[in-house]
Amino acid sequence: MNKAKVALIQLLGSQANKNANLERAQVLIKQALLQQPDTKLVVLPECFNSPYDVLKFQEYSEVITPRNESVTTKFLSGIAQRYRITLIGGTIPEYDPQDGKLYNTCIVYDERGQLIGKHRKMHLFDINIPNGIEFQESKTLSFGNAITTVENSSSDCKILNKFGIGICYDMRFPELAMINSRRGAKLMVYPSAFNTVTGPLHWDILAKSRAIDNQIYIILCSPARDKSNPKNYQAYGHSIVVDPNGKVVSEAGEDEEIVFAELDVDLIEVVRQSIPITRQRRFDVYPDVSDLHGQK
Ligand SMILES: O=C(O)CCC(=O)C(=O)O
Repeated sequence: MNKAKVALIQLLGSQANKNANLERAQVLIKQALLQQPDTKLVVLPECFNSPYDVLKFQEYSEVITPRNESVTTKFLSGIAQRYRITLIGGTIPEYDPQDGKLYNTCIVYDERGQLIGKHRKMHLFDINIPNGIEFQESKTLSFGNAITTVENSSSDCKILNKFGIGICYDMRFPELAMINSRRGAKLMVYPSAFNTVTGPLHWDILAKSRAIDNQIYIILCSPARDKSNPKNYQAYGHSIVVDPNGKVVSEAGEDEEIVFAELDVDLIEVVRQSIPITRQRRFDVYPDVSDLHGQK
């Protein structure tokens, strides 16, 4: 199939009770599939099962194994299998017993409930904007060291057969989307949780930039704004789907909401034929960074 329906679950997760976060995610995923039964891809936001708080990541962390033994991995695998969807499971705090470190990790399941991708946030959100926001993820988290391109043979939607994953701050580093698209991915998905300072400044511009740079689809999925708990981390919301022309296909507001969109793999070719930047690069003058370090 050349078209794929997607649903972005902008849920008010990130609360203290992990089971309640999972239950809420399940309710909204069910609702999405009732509303649009032919949905093929469902995306959850960053830190959907835990508070977005560097001091809480250890407590909520889980060990991720291919057999999906932990609470959240079992939950995600079960949902993907039951509803026969590709599921991008937002992010969860991951504990790796091999190195004793914590990571902010996105796990991806295919329609059979098999774990087909795992991306550890590569660029940690360490910023300090005077009178704006200060956040230091690296206080407790470690950096992921791999670019993640997910191969997904179980989907009959071409655009879902290969896609790239980044997490939130990762979207500010154009190399990730570029390397993924040179590997043949036609879609980048970023589970995210921007804030109310940098969200209005950069969120949609970054999504459009990554889409236009590479002529691919971009999906950013955020938690909802937690208006009743002003002391909690306030996510920007505005989960968004941008097409290869840089046009917004669909966008949420700030509250809990499901964003639906249809991705059309043929549009990528149309855009690439019309504005042929993919054939006009000057690798005789500057190097193709996607070709360095065996990244292709
Ligand atoms: O890049 C930004 O402005 C926000 C990033 C962020 O919130 C994150 O990486 O979790």
